[in-house]
Amino acid sequence: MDTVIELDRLTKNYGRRRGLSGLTLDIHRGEVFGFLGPNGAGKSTTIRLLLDLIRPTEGTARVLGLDPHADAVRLHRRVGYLPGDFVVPGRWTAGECLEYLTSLRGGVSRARLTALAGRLDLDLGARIRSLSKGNRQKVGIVQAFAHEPELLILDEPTSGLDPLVQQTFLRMVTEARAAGQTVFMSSHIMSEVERVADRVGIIREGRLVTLDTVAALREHAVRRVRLTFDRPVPAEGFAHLPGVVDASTQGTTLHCRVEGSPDALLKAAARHTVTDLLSEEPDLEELFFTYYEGAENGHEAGLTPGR
Ligand SMILES: Nc1ncnc2c1ncn2[C@@H]1O[C@H](COP(=O)(O)OP(=O)(O)OP(=O)(O)O)[C@@H](O)[C@H]1O
Repeated sequence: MDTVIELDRLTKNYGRRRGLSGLTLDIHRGEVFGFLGPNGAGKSTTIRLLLDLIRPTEGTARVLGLDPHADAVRLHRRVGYLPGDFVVPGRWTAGECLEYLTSLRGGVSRARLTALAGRLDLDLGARIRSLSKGNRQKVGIVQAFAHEPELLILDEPTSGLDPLVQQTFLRMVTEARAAGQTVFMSSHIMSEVERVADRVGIIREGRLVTLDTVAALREHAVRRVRLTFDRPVPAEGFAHLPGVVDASTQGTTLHCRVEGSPDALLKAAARHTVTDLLSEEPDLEELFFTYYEGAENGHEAGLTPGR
């Protein structure tokens, strides 16, 4: 498998403050990788290290087979980067700004810029200083995507975007993957990442706490299930089944949560007459919060090996 980003025990300390601790991670060509974590977890630190905007205290990073420090110019030409704090001069129009930024990477056609701006509903004639935060973010997105880079590194790309534009952005990410581009995007919102990402890494306090495919995370996530029977059933018959948590009954209805396979629950339910069944989508957000809570309770969540 072709590795586009290769991190080996990458570490960054800011004086005595820890930014990132021993991150080892491979990102494969053509995947969308969602890098999730709460505020201050180390997402931006990682991204800045990838592009040599800051230097590691220890460990190494290789991006597109290049050393981010020694090959910075070559690397930046091949990457589309959206910084978390995208800032451009306020007196420029969005169009002038985009022409300048894309010219640094060899330039793109005006038609390409117009098409991307149109998709995101961005007025290229508007001065940057007159734009809202969300509209400025669109400028950042256009400049990252414009030259169809083989690798997109996007730091909190949906920050400030309204829900409709968020949808458009997520479609752009899916299209980029279909075109063979690799996307590394950070976020603190699981629901948006799970819709586009192949794999997700969750980082907390500078450490990677889980790394897995979205499909596998979904398999292990908790889903709420409601089963209705033709007559009341005892909750005890379900409470101790593998994967079943918080089983309770209300009249003829059983409510519970299921972690992983619902097989044991279904087999137990089949001993009765089932009149209705509701199984909600597994809630990855809930899974994400267990890692957040892990931080608050001061214990480590288990690291699932990547695949
Ligand atoms: N220049 C700096 N000097 C000192 N400490 C820093 C610096 N940059 C980041 N840090 C610290 O490093 C840790 C990781 O910060 P980082 O910005 O990488 O987190 P993040 O996951 O991107 O958070 P957010 O979602 O808030 O942007 C934080 O504790 C932060 O305070």
